Amino acid sequence: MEKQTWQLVDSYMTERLRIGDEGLDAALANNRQKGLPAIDVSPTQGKLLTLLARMKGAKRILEIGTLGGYSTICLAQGMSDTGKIVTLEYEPKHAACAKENIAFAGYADQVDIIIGPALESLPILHEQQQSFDFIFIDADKPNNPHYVKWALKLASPGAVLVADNVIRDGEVLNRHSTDPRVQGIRTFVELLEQEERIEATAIQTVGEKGYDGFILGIVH
Ligand SMILES: C[S@@+](CC[C@H](N)C(=O)[O-])C[C@H]1O[C@@H](n2cnc3c(N)ncnc32)[C@H](O)[C@@H]1O
Ligand SMILES: [Mg+2]
Repeated sequence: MEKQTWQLVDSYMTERLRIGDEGLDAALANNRQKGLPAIDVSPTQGKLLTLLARMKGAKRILEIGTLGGYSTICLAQGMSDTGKIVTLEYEPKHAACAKENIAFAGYADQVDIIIGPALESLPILHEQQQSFDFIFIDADKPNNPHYVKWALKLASPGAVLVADNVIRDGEVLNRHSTDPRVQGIRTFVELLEQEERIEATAIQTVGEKGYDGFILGIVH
């Protein structure tokens, strides 16, 4: 199939801006080889995560939805040298692949992968009084309303919040959608509307992964 202009532009910018490196390329190759779905963030979006983590000076990052660790590595590249990431993943096969990729990229000592449903892991992090200055939500979208509630409990003041895949080809507008992912995002956005502690925006994107977008916010 012929590539869309925005896919070609993504490739052009990825190349010209020198986005990606050996660790990230190897992660994608290993993911494909092990049959993981190609639903990682794109290289340009991943670089945005790196830059946001660096701008924040992030020291403790929580990621919900690891897959093969592509976005985890992007976040690790932006966090402070002594920073730590806790990343939550339901599928043991994904977590095992992520473990390999994260080690190859050089971040084994700075990343903890917790295997299991995120809604079981998040209360444990809270019981342990862990807190995070950067939270990236990118797992099962129907649970986003729960994830934002946990994010509020686990965020340190001024924490950055990023939630991926909130536009879904514009389906987010469809109040009658029968897709539970769309309804999860709609409820999530309604919670943000009511939640004064979160100051947020939504950025629509086109690129390698089509038409989608993300929410970017700060937890006050
Ligand atoms: C979109 S992928 C994550 C992509 C990754 N953040 C990246 O950009 O490289 C979503 C991941 O969330 C995991 N997942 C789905 N439901 C989950 C749950 N309830 N708890 C934890 N992880 C879950 C899936 O197995 C999948 O690996
Ligand atoms: Mg995503």
